[in-house]
Amino acid sequence: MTQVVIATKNKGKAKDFEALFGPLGYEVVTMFDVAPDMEIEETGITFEENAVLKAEALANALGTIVIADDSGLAVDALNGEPGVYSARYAGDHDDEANMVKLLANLQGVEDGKRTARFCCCIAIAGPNFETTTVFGTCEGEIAQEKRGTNGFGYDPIFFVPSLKRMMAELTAEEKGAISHRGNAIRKLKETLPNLIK
Ligand SMILES: O=P(O)(O)OP(=O)(O)OP(=O)(O)OC[C@H]1O[C@@H](n2cnc3c(O)ncnc32)[C@H](O)[C@@H]1O
Ligand SMILES: [Mg+2]
Repeated sequence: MTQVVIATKNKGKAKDFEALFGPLGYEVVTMFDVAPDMEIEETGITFEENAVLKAEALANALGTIVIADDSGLAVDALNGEPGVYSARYAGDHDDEANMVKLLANLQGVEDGKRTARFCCCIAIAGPNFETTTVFGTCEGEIAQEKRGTNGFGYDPIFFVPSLKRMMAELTAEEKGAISHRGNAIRKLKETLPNLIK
């Protein structure tokens, strides 16, 4: 089995990647396995900048090919917020507090006007290799309240109209089939067919 190294310290994100890469025959390795003490500051102002920054930092440290994902939720009624700052929306990286803040900021916004999308930029970097980025999105609506216990982050308040279920009510495999992360990985396979098989 070949390993794929992901520059992440988010266990939920790592699970998403396991569901996507497992069927392709890859074992997912994260920073918890290869660089637990390394902190990468996300100083970029776009998903792409941060994805590149994370992939290149870990690739340089390890001397191997590394994938990173910078992602977030863009809510139309909030002019695209929380966007790149999704992880830190309520201050600390606290999924629960982030959802509470988002629901509060959307109070009074009626159904039909609560459209949003998850965005994901994946960067792949490594020695003797030009850093490459791909994007994926997933359209949905912010529900009035939380439902479901799967996934991570904003999944319990993200309604997927095509499946009539919350993202947090999907298995990791079901989520991967429609998610921003899954769509980005499918683009990555198309873009670099010799690297990701
Ligand atoms: O940087 P790493 O270590 O990978 O982990 P992170 O959680 O900080 O990841 P990001 O910087 O990319 O921030 C993404 C945030 O956007 C949200 N998010 C991204 N993808 C999501 C998904 O599939 N489901 C729910 N929320 C998601 C969630 O709040 C994440 O913390
Ligand atoms: Mg982060």
